[in-house]
Amino acid sequence: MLELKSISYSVQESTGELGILKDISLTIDDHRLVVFTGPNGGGKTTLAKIIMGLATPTSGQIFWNGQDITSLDITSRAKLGISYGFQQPPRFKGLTVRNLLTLASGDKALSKDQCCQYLTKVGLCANDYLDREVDVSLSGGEVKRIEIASILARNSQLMIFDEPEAGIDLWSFSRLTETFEQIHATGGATMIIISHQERIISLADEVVVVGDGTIRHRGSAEDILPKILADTLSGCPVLSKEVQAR
Ligand SMILES: Nc1ncnc2c1ncn2[C@@H]1O[C@H](COP(=O)(O)OP(=O)(O)OP(=O)(O)O)[C@@H](O)[C@H]1O
Repeated sequence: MLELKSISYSVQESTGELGILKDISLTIDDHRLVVFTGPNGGGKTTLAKIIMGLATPTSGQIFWNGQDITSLDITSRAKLGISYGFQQPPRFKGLTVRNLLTLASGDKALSKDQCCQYLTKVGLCANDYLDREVDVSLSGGEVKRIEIASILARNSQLMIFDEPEAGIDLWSFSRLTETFEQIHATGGATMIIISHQERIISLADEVVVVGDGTIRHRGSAEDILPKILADTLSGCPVLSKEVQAR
């Protein structure tokens, strides 16, 4: 179980302190699929980075399976079974896709078949990619899918995906959503997926709308989708009037 207790995060700007996350408390039970969504700049990625240990909260505590992990670094959290897929994944010159999957799985003897299984889950063919380097020669969508495959290979207890849909074509996106559904249906990892995609939001047990550094709404996809729409319209008076006039 993941517990966030009164998490705040602020940065020092020339004009003073800027609050990015404001007193966020949230509990996520095991095997749940939770989607963080909300407006750009609302604080979703910052919250995910705080869970992974890539950013340190200004105040508040994070508990993972009852253990206070607030002061643990990213490596220690990875060892405890937490993994994170970046919105814009890093590239690793000199490292092949097979090397990356082998490292991620922790199994030095990871077979081609196993690599193929992970790559298929993200819509890639092992024959085309296993010996490619994870460098700038890969497209944005390819590197994104390879990173997601490496998270699947890690087989973590908590998987955090930051906008997995970004830059991914429709066919691969469809394969990816099936993969998330499968992991969820088989009681696999707890998943936090940051997404703006209705299809992914609809898979969630719980949707958390993060806006302006706070949790604006929480609930089922059914309950939350109309609220998102209302929020969107209220931000644009012209559009609201037009819609009301229909
Ligand atoms: N180190 C920092 N210094 C200044 N501002 C920051 C810093 N880190 C984050 N921010 C700001 O905090 C806000 C939240 O950023 P964050 O990336 O968490 O948003 P997000 O909800 O993930 O957005 P998006 O949907 O666009 O990915 C943004 O306005 C961002 O510019």
